Amino acid sequence: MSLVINQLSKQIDHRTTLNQISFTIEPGQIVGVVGRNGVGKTTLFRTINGQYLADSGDVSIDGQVIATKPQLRTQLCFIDPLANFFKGATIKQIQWYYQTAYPNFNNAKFEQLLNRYHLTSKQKLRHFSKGTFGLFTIILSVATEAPYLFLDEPLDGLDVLIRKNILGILIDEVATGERSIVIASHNLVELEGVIDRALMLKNGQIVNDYQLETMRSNARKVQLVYRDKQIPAVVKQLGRIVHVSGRVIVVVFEDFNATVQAKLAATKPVFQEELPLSLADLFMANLTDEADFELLS
Ligand SMILES: Nc1ncnc2c1ncn2[C@@H]1O[C@H](COP(=O)(O)OP(=O)(O)OP(=O)(O)O)[C@@H](O)[C@H]1O
Repeated sequence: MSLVINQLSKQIDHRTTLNQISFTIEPGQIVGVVGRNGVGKTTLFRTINGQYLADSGDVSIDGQVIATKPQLRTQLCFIDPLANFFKGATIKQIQWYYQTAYPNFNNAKFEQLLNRYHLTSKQKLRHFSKGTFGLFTIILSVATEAPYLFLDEPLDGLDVLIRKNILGILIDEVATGERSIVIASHNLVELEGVIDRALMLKNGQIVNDYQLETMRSNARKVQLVYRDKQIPAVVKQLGRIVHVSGRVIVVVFEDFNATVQAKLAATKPVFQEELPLSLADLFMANLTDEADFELLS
């Protein structure tokens, strides 16, 4: 069962925010939708989930277009963090509402997670801190048992402990291979160790679709030391220099194959060592536009 976003377009205030966006989400994936502030991540989620009407294009599950089969909406869950209409409600009232909307709502899971994080059914959302609200949103989303969850900046501004709790819940949820989670974020680094795939949103389009496992297996981060301070031209051509300190340089090679290794050996470094590669390193090697570096901060 896959979710297909097909040529989705949306104008807001006569500005094209989404321009014929297409991608497919397979079960068991955690996918990051990454882009700078204001690029249209929330608009994309709202349009996929039906809060905004698409100007053109459609969203389908297993070939069935959701707009023509409203019952398919229960396969998707997006709790808009800016929607304030539940703020005066108690957890119990929200549970009742979601049970009605989602036929497979899992009360046992919902209550077990509430207990685990010391939340009680009489609490009102408006009394929650930002972090508790974030955690509650995740608990509610996973309890819907919708196969496709959309989370908008779920980790933004949260402390380390709450982040860890949220990530633990999300990773458990995809472990069965049946659910998929799509996370919007303006910060790639906070998605380290979480996402399997990253879609980069820019100028209304998905400009890159990265499979991180493939990227990781092809890329290498290498520390090199040369006799003099001159960096060989071939190193600059083949890799992206991420750090220079005296005669020590650190380079990320996006596609580190035998040819690259041979060309590197020919530069005769006095020292060469492979370093652990982070998500930020991978993207440093790929983000060609200086303006995109904000995504790593
Ligand atoms: N309901 C609306 N009314 C007017 N403008 C809107 C509305 N929704 C989105 N926009 C505009 O569309 C553009 C994309 O906004 P959106 O919130 O989708 O971006 P984003 O990538 O989620 O940003 P952020 O990372 O800051 O949350 C922005 O210019 C925003 O001002």
